[in-house]
Amino acid sequence: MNTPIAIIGSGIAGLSAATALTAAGLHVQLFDKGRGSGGRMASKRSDAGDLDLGAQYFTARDRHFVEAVQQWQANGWLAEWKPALYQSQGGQLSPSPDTQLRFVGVPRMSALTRNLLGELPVTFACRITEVFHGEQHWHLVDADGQSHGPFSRVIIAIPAPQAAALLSAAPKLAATAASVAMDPVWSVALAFAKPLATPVEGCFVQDSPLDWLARNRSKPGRSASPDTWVLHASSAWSRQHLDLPREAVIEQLRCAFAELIGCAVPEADFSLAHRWLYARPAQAHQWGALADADLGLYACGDWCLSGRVEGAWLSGQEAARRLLEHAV
Ligand SMILES: Cc1cc2nc3c(=O)[nH]c(=O)nc-3n(C[C@H](O)[C@H](O)[C@H](O)COP(=O)(O)OP(=O)(O)OC[C@H]3O[C@@H](n4cnc5c(N)ncnc54)[C@H](O)[C@@H]3O)c2cc1C
Ligand SMILES: NC(=O)C1=CC=CN([C@@H]2O[C@H](COP(=O)(O)OP(=O)(O)OC[C@H]3O[C@@H](n4cnc5c(N)ncnc54)[C@H](O)[C@@H]3O)[C@@H](O)[C@H]2O)C1
Repeated sequence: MNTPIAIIGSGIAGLSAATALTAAGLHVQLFDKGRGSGGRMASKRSDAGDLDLGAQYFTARDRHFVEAVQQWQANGWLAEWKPALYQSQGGQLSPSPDTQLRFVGVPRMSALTRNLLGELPVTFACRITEVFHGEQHWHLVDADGQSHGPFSRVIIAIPAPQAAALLSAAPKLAATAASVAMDPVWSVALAFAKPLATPVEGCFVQDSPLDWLARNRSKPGRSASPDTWVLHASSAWSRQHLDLPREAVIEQLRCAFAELIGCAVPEADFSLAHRWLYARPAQAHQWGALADADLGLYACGDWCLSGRVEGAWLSGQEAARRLLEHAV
């Protein structure tokens, strides 16, 4: 087991597996096509400050995840977010407080995955296109045709449709991953130099192109100015408008926001749109992780459990557990 384990994807699932395997004394090597870690928990640096365009917050229900969250909170990587919560139904905005604990990375969502990554070896800007087994070991090929390896095992921790393409060495796992539908989400950020005159800090939305909106400055550790909002379109709207130009997406979602927020919404001083093609699995599963332990090939991610941060972390733990179980 001196030969390292390759982990493709440095989102929360890949990092969960990486930290568990490292804690067990194994060597890992991470690869990510992005320029940084975090995947759908990444935050974008912009002229309006850091923006959480993907995961907005997360909850913790599983006992093991609760323990991990408590540790991360003690490390100062996370804080509780207590927004003034609203809901909008049929165009009616109303307060919707609850007692649910919600957490965010501080000072930005990506702080959690950056801290979990720590000094672990990672190769960024490296899109893996092929995973194959040679005579003895696993090898990876990236989009530039460069080979990486040898590796004793491979964990694929990327969204299901992308994972399916890398799982050809294990056709059953590939077929399972290919059966998972993932829904898209358009995410828009709007920043206003003058704060909007509303008490809303987070809102669950129905009967609108939007399904969620959040006020960035209500999250701990964020700067108060400008007044930046993140809007998420529903998956249905996002699918219907998948190829709409970014400017049109921004304008349509800005109008939907202005209609429901109940105060004057001027032209934004800054705006951007990001399309998440594989934002969330269309339904939850109970797989934990996918494994062909004899081959040494594993797959994990939110799509193996629930389409949430908690599900992704638990899936990474399960992939590591199954690998370790077979390694001893
Ligand atoms: C808009 C949006 C809002 C959300 N809101 C919430 C929320 O409020 N609460 C919540 O709990 N969850 C939320 N989620 C879901 C949550 O973000 C995900 O469940 C979780 O982050 C998934 O983690 P993951 O590690 O499984 O996958 P990802 O985060 O997608 O990580 C996969 C990584 O693999 C990399 N990768 C992909 N293909 C390759 C390849 N071929 N080679 C190399 N690297 C590759 C990617 O760059 C990425 O970094 C939201 C998601 C989105 C998109
Ligand atoms: N937009 C996307 O692409 C998403 C992809 C994946 C998950 N997404 C959202 O994440 C949150 C997290 O879900 P959760 O951890 O179960 O959180 P929750 O706060 O318990 O919300 C779940 C669901 O319940 C409804 N709801 C909860 N609290 C309230 C409230 N006070 N008032 C009204 N409605 C409430 C609401 O429908 C929540 O969605 C979750 O939002 C996923 O949609 C986004």
